[in-house]
Amino acid sequence: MESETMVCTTDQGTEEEPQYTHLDQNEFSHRRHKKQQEEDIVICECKYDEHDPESACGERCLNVLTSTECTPGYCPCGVYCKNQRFQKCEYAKTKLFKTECRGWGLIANENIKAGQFIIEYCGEVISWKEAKKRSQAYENEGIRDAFIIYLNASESIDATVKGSLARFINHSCQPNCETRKWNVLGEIRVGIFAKQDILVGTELAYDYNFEWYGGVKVRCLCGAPSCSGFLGAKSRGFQEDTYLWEDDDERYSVEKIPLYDSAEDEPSTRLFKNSSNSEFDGNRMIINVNVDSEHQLMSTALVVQSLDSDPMEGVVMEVKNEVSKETKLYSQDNQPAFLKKNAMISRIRSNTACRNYHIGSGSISNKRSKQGSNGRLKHFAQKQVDAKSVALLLASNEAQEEILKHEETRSDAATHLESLYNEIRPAIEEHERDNQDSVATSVAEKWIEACCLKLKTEFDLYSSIVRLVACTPRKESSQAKPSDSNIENEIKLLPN
Ligand SMILES: C[S@@+](CC[C@H](N)C(=O)[O-])C[C@H]1O[C@@H](n2cnc3c(N)ncnc32)[C@H](O)[C@@H]1O
Repeated sequence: MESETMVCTTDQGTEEEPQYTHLDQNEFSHRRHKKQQEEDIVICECKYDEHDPESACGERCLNVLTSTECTPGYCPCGVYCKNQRFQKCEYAKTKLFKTECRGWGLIANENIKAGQFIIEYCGEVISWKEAKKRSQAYENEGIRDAFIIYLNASESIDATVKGSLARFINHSCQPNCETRKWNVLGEIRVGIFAKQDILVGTELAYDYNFEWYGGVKVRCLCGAPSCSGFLGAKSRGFQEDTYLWEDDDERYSVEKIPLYDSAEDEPSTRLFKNSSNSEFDGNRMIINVNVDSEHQLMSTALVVQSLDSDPMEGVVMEVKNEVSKETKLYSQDNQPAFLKKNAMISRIRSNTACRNYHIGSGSISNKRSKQGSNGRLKHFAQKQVDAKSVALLLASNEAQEEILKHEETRSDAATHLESLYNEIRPAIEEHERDNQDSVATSVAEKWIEACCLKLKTEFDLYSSIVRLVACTPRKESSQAKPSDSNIENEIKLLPN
């Protein structure tokens, strides 16, 4: 995206540079930097040939193909190895500039080639719990642009206070850059790469791929012809909220969407009056930044390898070379927090589905599964048989007991599953939408076991009902107790 396409481009004013501590590499506050074990080092098969510049770990290098940097001292190309770009900080020349309405931005200070590594997104590597805490604190402090990037299921990079220049790169719906994850000496690191040739003086931008979950809607000022209008406009949460849920198919008019314009200090209150308070009830806006990539990471050393499954809306999750995704969270606290400044958390992920971070109270999964916009309940097609009513229809005591026994077992299994859910709720909600792929394996196994058990008990109950209803005499209607009179020989269906 050329800078000319921006609605607001540059302001070459003399405003003071932003305050932050510059980092050239990630800082680890909650754990030690991993030390690569010798058995984890992958040695490529490249051979340096002075007549072929690509020979020393170019595009065909096995490590490059798996987005893994070569380990110094082990690469057969020695000092000629070109696959240590993160380690050697081989950044493109960039320059900080002040945009008119999107705060600071970064421009190319030299021509950059498509695919070129531009800069690493550095910051403090923190646990997701710490990320949650910090995001809340930033929000309370009125820090508007807090950048916490999702690194993997358990860690994030926070560049709010300390970071590299990458923290200043703005979002565009038609980006000229993308983020990719690389395995560097056993640690996953995030880089910004050029998606296309970029001319000197052009603003750098990548698609944050915001995922919206509620609260204020932030107007996107990227100015691209294909701009989706709002940060997160393409996300499921935003679309579900913007369309009426199911009774009809009217769109909310755009006038009803409360706006937050990043050019303004405070969110606009103009439209707030039109919207229901429920939009600001502590829900937060969660923003994903999708990171395009070329190939899937294949190295066994990569933690992101297992996270490459489900596609997310608006993002084609092709198997690509370097894998990453960013998530941003723009949060809005409880009333009257709408008037507060807002914190945004951005997270970078692997090339996987939309495992979004939910920071806030309550279960998004529950909220989202049960109700759409306006708090209306979604009607579920799935029903359960009312086993007790069925049992009462049957003449035989044994048949009744059998059904009631199965029903009890089913109910126990359901209760057990529910209590397990509470145990793993934080991990699930971190990733939203009942996505459990980042839950610890042992917990996931317990969960799967409990799900299977519940399904089995349901199967046993229903098969028993079918068999008994088909083969056992029914009670005469005169035999039915008064309290059974409403049964009227029907199998009742209960809402699930
Ligand atoms: C990762 S920061 C980018 C650097 C930021 N502009 C600064 O001054 O520090 C993200 C923030 O920049 C602003 N921003 C980035 N891209 C934007 C866009 N396309 N439209 C509106 N605001 C944007 C938003 O306020 C967002 O919180």
